[in-house]
Amino acid sequence: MGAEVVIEGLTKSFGKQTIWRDVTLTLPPGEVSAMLGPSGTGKSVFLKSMIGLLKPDRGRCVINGVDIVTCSEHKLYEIRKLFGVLFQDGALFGSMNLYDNVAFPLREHTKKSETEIRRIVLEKLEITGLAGADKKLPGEISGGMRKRAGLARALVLDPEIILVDEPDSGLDPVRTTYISQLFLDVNAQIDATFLIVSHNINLARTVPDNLGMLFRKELVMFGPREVLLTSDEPVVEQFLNGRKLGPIGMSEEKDSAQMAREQAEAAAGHGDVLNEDVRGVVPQMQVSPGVPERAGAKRRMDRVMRILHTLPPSAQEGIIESLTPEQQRYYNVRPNPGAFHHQRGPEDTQQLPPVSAPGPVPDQHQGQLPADQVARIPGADGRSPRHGQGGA
Ligand SMILES: Nc1ncnc2c1ncn2[C@@H]1O[C@H](COP(=O)(O)OP(=O)(O)OP(=O)(O)O)[C@@H](O)[C@H]1O
Repeated sequence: MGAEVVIEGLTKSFGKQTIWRDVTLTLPPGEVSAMLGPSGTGKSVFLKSMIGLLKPDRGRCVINGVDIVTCSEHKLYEIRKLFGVLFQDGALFGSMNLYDNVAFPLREHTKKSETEIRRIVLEKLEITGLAGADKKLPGEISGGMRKRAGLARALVLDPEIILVDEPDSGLDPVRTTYISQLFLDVNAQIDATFLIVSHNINLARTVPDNLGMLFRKELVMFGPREVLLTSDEPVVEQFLNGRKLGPIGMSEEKDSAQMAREQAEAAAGHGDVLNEDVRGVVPQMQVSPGVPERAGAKRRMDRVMRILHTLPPSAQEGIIESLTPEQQRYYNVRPNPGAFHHQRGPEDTQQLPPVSAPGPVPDQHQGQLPADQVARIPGADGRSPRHGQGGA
């Protein structure tokens, strides 16, 4: 299973410019999470801080018990081996063919024989749909193939955490869907923890298990996908609908005069052309036929059902409605618009760790759930139902 990443109070500035402050969230092991945010909000800086390429000013980023913000260079070097990183353009060496690009980390960081390296490289090229392209130079292949080659290279050291920076940049929507499918299929095969940084609304709505958003130097929210997809937080709603109307402007922040002007224009019929509200929980992309079920998705479902009572009512409804009837019976929940009924029976008590009684539902789920709720996933007992289409 992939590693858990626990981030607490992380803050990063360049000189006097604060990029983001007090970011607190947990990437659950083996789940796929995505971080959204308008351009320039510091998503790439966040990824670089997670692997220690940039040093945060304060806060913690704990992986396998090591805080990479304060650990020694030696420890950081060891922790970095857990990461596979897919940069926007694949970051391939232009003068090396794909085989040598993918083999590079193995030659640099391991003492494996060329025979063993060949086996691994060809396997990763196969997984990423590049079998037979090993002799090609990066300049001879499409942008989508370059990204897949970058992913193949990110996989060779058996990473526990995979970071992906804007996978859709330079790709058409169809190729973006293909690479997204590849992430889920790879996640199913190696159970690594994924964090994808993107502005792509379609990817955000259909691919990750968990979604977060950075805006105005803060983490607006982080939590199960259903929380952001049903949120009425203005910045989240505006972003997921790609609207002009809302707090996000041409530059990072809008002033109140511009907001008022745009609201008046919208009232006069000069608003966004595409103003259909796409709020709601759409089915999540599933793994390709023949690929094993995602262990991370199964663990996530147990985890989300344990914290269900802490989520906003609209997210609770979205989650329950996306369960199959079999799953609803298993978790002892039933769809009932406007109300939440989670009747925990003795059977549940044996399967799941004790949780506090349902209390007041917070307005926002800000990724600050107690770590024991977010992170401790119950072991598979072999009794869970299979995931249906769109399962939580
Ligand atoms: N090494 C650096 N030194 C100084 N400022 C930097 C450095 N790296 C990034 N920044 C600044 O940090 C801010 C956030 O940049 P970043 O690239 O992380 O944004 P982003 O959210 O990934 O944007 P985009 O979606 O457009 O890629 C920008 O203002 C950028 O100029």
